[in-house]
Amino acid sequence: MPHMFSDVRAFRSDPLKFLLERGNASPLGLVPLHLGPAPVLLVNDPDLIRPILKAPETDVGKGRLIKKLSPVLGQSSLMLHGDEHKRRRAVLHKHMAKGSVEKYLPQMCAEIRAVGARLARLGAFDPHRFTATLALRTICIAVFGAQVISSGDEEALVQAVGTIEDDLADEMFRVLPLGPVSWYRRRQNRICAKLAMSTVVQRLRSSAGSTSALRDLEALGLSDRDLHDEILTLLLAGHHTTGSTAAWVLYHMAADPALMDEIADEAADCIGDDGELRVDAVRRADVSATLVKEVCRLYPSAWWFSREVMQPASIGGRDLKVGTSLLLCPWQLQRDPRHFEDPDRFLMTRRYNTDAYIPFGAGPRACAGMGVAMLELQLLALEIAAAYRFTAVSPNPAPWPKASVTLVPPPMTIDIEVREVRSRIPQLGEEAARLPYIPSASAASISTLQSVSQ
Ligand code: HEM
Repeated sequence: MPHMFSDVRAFRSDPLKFLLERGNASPLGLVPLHLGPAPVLLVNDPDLIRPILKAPETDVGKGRLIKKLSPVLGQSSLMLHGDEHKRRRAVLHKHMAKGSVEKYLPQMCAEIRAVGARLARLGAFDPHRFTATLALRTICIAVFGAQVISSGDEEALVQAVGTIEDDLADEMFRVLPLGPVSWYRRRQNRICAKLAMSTVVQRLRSSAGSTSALRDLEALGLSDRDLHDEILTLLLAGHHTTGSTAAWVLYHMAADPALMDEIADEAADCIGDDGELRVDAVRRADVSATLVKEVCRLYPSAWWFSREVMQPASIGGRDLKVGTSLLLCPWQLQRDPRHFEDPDRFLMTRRYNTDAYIPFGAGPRACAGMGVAMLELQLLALEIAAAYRFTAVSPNPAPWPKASVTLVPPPMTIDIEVREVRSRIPQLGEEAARLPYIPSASAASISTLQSVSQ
């Protein structure tokens, strides 16, 4: 009979390996994990996912874990429930759902091109060093409107969000309470970081677009504090999640040059007469969309999340006590051979219409920023493949991710060179074949030209 802590050592030494092995080796259902006095069950049966995630929050709620985060995140849509949660979600949905966020496509592309220019100048780069900041800037576009954050404010935000993320990571995995000195130091750091972030947000507020998400959040009558907590939550929820996934997107293009060429062709087909990607064509761009879906399957950056039983319930044939934690682990489900054949292989021919595929969760608490993230990742693939070629990648084969709050890519290096103009790009004559492909005459493109010619 295993004792209540018998899985702690294996879990702590390699949680990804532990959850994968335990979930894949157990019959489908609720798998008991012995991680402490409170009962924890890993949900490895896709048929139980939706009943759990769609249950009323009074029966199965976010529970203890989310309460741990409230000193950091305050009263934001991640923490709230009931009518106030619905009001906030409605605003986020209006601005961040797939169809709505497309209005920012030109700005998102310009941000990506600016990153591409920097990478080309370096010649070789570690993707995660650039993609996390790109994700932060994209969220600013989605929240404040088309305006671009200054580099000084960006740096301040990156530092502040980084401090709070470290704090959150420690809070989530902490078993024993902090000592008084560490607790005090932690609190002071957090206060400073939140203050720095509030200063930047206040500045961005004064110039945010009149139809931006920020204006609609203001119209809900939130206090400054609640509004800033809401924005901090969006920055935290979307920063390393999208940033890590974006690094894997670049990695898999680098590991498969034929795929990258195919996406370059797809990008050429999506470009309008003005040299910009066209929204309607991007919606039909299957290769880049499939790349993003497959990367989200192999490396679901929110690799686990949980629920807690709030009322005695019967789920999966078991009677569950109040306080039981249900662990939902996209990392395990999406690498279980019962749901995906040859699950560790990167394959572009899969189908994702199964309840075992939940990189963005499901039900009323599914990711509010999925539209932003999916569009950003697809545009990243299209814009970068259109303008550049990756000539080498290491390590290869793909390394094992590191388990933190998100699934962090380990250090990797990609060599990059400018791609020559491809024949399918409209309006460019023969003589253009000697030039790198520049998608549009925006400031970012000009900086691409300048940097590659230096
Ligand atoms: C690849 C990138 C992303 C992944 C994999 C991801 C994944 C997830 C998952 C699995 C959840 C549900 C957690 C649960 O049910 O407990 C979630 C919730 C959430 N995500 Fe994301 N996310 C990503 C990007 C973003 C972005 C870009 C934003 C904001 C701009 C965002 C904002 C949120 C918010 C606000 C919630 C809470 C929703 C609620 O409780 O109503 N996420 N995310």
